[in-house]
Amino acid sequence: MMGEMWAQMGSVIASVMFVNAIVQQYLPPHLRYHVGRYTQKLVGFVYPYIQIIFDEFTNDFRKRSEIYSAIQSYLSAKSSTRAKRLKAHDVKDSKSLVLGMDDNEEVTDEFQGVKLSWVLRKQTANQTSFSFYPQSDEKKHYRLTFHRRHRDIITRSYLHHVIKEGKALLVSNRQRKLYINNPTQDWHPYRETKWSHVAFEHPASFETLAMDPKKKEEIISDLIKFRKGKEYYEKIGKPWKRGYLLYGPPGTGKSTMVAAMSNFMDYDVYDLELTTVKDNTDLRKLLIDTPSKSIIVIEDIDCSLDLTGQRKKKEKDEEDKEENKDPVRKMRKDQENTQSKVTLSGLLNFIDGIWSACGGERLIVFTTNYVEKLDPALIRRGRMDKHIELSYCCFEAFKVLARNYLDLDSHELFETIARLLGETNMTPADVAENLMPKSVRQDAESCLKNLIEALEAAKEEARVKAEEEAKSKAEEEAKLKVEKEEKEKDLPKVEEKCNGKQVETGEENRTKKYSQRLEGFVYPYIQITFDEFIGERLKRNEPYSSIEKYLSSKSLRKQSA
Ligand SMILES: Nc1ncnc2c1ncn2[C@@H]1O[C@H](COP(=O)(O)OP(=O)(O)OP(=O)(O)O)[C@@H](O)[C@H]1O
Ligand SMILES: [Mg+2]
Repeated sequence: MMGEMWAQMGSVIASVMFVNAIVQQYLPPHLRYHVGRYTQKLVGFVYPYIQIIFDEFTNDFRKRSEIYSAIQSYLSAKSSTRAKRLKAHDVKDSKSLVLGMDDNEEVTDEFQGVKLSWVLRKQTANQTSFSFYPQSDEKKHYRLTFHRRHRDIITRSYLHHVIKEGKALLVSNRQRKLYINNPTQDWHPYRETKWSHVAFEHPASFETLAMDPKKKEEIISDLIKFRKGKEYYEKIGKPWKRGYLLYGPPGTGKSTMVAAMSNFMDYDVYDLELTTVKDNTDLRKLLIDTPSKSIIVIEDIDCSLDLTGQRKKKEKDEEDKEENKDPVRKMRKDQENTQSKVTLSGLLNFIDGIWSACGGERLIVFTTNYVEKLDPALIRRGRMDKHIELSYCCFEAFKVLARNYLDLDSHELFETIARLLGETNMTPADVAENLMPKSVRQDAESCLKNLIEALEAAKEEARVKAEEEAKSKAEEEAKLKVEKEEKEKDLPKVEEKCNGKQVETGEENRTKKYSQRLEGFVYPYIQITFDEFIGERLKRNEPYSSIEKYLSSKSLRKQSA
């Protein structure tokens, strides 16, 4: 009986669909609308189910829908026991597999006695042209189907329950990831291609980070305050984000600290490589594509932008000339130039423009070896809220490294090391390298002795270097002094002053003298000029008046004669 009934219903639906298709094709548009409405009513009468679609991407920026991700993780828990065709997703810590439903697979669920079904649908648009991305026009969505009499339960309670559980599962199953932005030219409009990722597996932590314990505590409490600060940031009207500037010489632990921050906060790391971002618009798109609970890192920021906000042109003029000879190199450079239009103002907007608030709960970290080279606008408080200097290894930092590398809390050689660390500069990277046993037989004491030797060598090297520098400085100064004296001997001093201004000295004076001599030779006359007025107050010159009188009397005599 039941089977017959379903068969009949199926044929009715098929007929309605067929008629609808004919109507859509041949009826004028205004009639089509009415026919469509009645067809839907009719279908609703024989097919009392409601469907809700959840698309993978929600908007023009191709941002992955968080609801879609929550549903995915909720259903992956259900599908591992109920679906027949499964897909293995990320592997968390290489220990457990996360299983999800395969494309076009159906999973049923039950909530407060209501039965419903989920299907993962994949649509692939027909490819009309050749593409390097054969899968690029894929669109996925989850389709939820339930009886219309359960509409209230589903829309009011069930969906809320799915999203809440899904999000909780997302957090517990999450394998933290390290992202890197793809070069802009590799982006595709219909795919998530802006960032690529690998599993984040850096083991650094604040316990293993060698630095002044007070400073470390300060950073940890700052991070904790940030993590709990949602309401606080809302209250003060600021986007929930914080900027850290890590600066210091190479090998002092800047990158290690980023990894420690990520492990401490349980945030993903987005390593932003500015040189492959075409322009400010693409920079903004990358920002929009980063979710909350993430750390956006720009390493060596001083190498990415110069002080005026334009990209550094490392190539010199000679190199330009060479490129003109080599067409392939020139082409590559041209391509690079078209990619490098991110400006300082674009970066400033990225950090704290209106768009920076999208997503919330994000840390932005810059690292640099040369903090003094950075534009003050880039690192002012509010943009880079906390400036952290990572410096050469101090004794406290050494103790952390000794504990990490040698399981030592104290030793009689510590005193010598403390003294030497105070007398010379050595990065934690170098200290760590010296402390690391080079063979299974090497014991802690010999590692400490290694370090002492290295510190003494570094101290000696620094002394020799300082001496050489002082010597070359003294030589340079002596050379300059001799040059100056020779110049002074050679060139006459400032000769005279006229109205408080210096006139003609040295070389200028000599040239003039020769030209005057030459002039005197071919033109043996002397001229004296008497100006009518002197100075700025335009007072008449007395000699001029006398000469005028004298000459006028002369000319009168001449006339009368
Ligand atoms: N403060 C530190 N604590 C523990 N290990 C450190 C520290 N600083 C450096 N190291 C060790 O030295 C190595 C290099 O450190 P890291 O890459 O963090 O330096 P950096 O400051 O980022 O250098 P660069 O400026 O060249 O990028 C790391 O692998 C780490 O093991
Ligand atoms: Mg680094």
